[in-house]
Amino acid sequence: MAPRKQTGDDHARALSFEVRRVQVPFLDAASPAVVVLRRAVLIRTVPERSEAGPGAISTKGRILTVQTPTGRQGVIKRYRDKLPEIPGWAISTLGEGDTPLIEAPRISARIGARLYLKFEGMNPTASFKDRGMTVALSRAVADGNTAVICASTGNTAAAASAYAARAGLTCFVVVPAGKIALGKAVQVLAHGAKIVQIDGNFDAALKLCQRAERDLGTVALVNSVNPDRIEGQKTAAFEVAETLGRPPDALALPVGNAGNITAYWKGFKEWREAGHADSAPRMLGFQAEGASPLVAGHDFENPETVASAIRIGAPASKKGALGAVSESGGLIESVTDEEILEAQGLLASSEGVFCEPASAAGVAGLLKLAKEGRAPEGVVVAVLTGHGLKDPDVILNRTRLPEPIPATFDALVETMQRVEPEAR
Ligand SMILES: Cc1ncc(COP(=O)(O)O)c(C=O)c1O
Ligand SMILES: N[C@@H](CCOP(=O)(O)O)C(=O)O
Repeated sequence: MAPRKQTGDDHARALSFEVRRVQVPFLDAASPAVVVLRRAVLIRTVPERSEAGPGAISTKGRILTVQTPTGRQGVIKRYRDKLPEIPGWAISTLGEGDTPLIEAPRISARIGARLYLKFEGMNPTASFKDRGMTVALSRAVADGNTAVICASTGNTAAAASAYAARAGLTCFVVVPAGKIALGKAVQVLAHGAKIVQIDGNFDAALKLCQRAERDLGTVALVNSVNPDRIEGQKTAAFEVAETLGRPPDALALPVGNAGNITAYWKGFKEWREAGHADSAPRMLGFQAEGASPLVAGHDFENPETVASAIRIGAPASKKGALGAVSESGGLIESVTDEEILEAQGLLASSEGVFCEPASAAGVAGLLKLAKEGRAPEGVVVAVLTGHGLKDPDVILNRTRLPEPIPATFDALVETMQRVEPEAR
């Protein structure tokens, strides 16, 4: 029998690419066009089934799948059987999830446990919010919404803006005036969301947005009080358990509005209930001292911390967080701003991982527990929730670039020797 002619799909398979159909709205259904993908793999475009009938190209122009060598297909497709049903045409993804779990040998030595860092700064908008936002925005599209709204200390706003742009929806973000980190504000502006600054804190902004959803009825709220956000964010727990081959003994993370600790615990419980594991980690949540309502047992009217992302005085998912801690035999404690910045510096300088201040609260908490002889044992994961580049001011406030030197070799050597006398 004559050998079958090789197709683009065969080439893709040979290179271990996932073969998926790509729909390109600007191409005619009959076009024999090819799409050039990253790493020079060619895949034919084929019409995808749409509501308009089999073989027709969707006129909605929404289906833009993400193509990568492996994984990174987005959490909705990756964990389809563990997430709420969303029709394919409504999925708005940027290839979120599948973030690295990085071993941290130097901090492990200080803590006395084997520490891994789940670096959520590697998501498309550089924070864990993308996992939940893909589900919330896709659902908003499926439900026929044309606008979304959120309150934010910055990261939710950045993620909502990006996923709304992707989905073609209008996005309103309500933020405390002058209080969100520079990188996050820039993201919102770049994605073209409507930014509303209020003379009030995050908690006031969230109340306003909840009322907007309730009273206006035309705009979907995409904060973590929306259960779709929690569903998406729980996928990080699945990834941790899959990568390690089992759930860790403990998981440390920062706590602000408390959606993420709620989501991780839901994920680990579902993983165990599905029979993939027979254990679940102790959940160790850490709040910034000046914004630690769950530790103090009462809301904070004026929360204050250098970690602007977790400057929250009345966490919406208080019940979920306290449930996670008590059911898992974990704890929720506070760390000072100094401890947070020290942990941020240590992560960047000794492990090479640059996260934003709030993201370092989990590691700050582990270091504090170790100093007090209470560190968890075994395999421990610290979730680094967002990338350090989001908040450049925190670093620039502590250090600055040196004065320029003459552009000569002598000046270079002299400068190097001043820094490191051994340098030649
Ligand atoms: C970078 C970062 N880390 C941690 C948190 C806390 O997450 P959660 O509000 O889900 O507790 C947030 C947002 O609140 C955040 O933006
Ligand atoms: N840190 C958050 C606060 C809002 O949290 P959410 O998860 O309830 O949307 C932010 O980035 O705005």
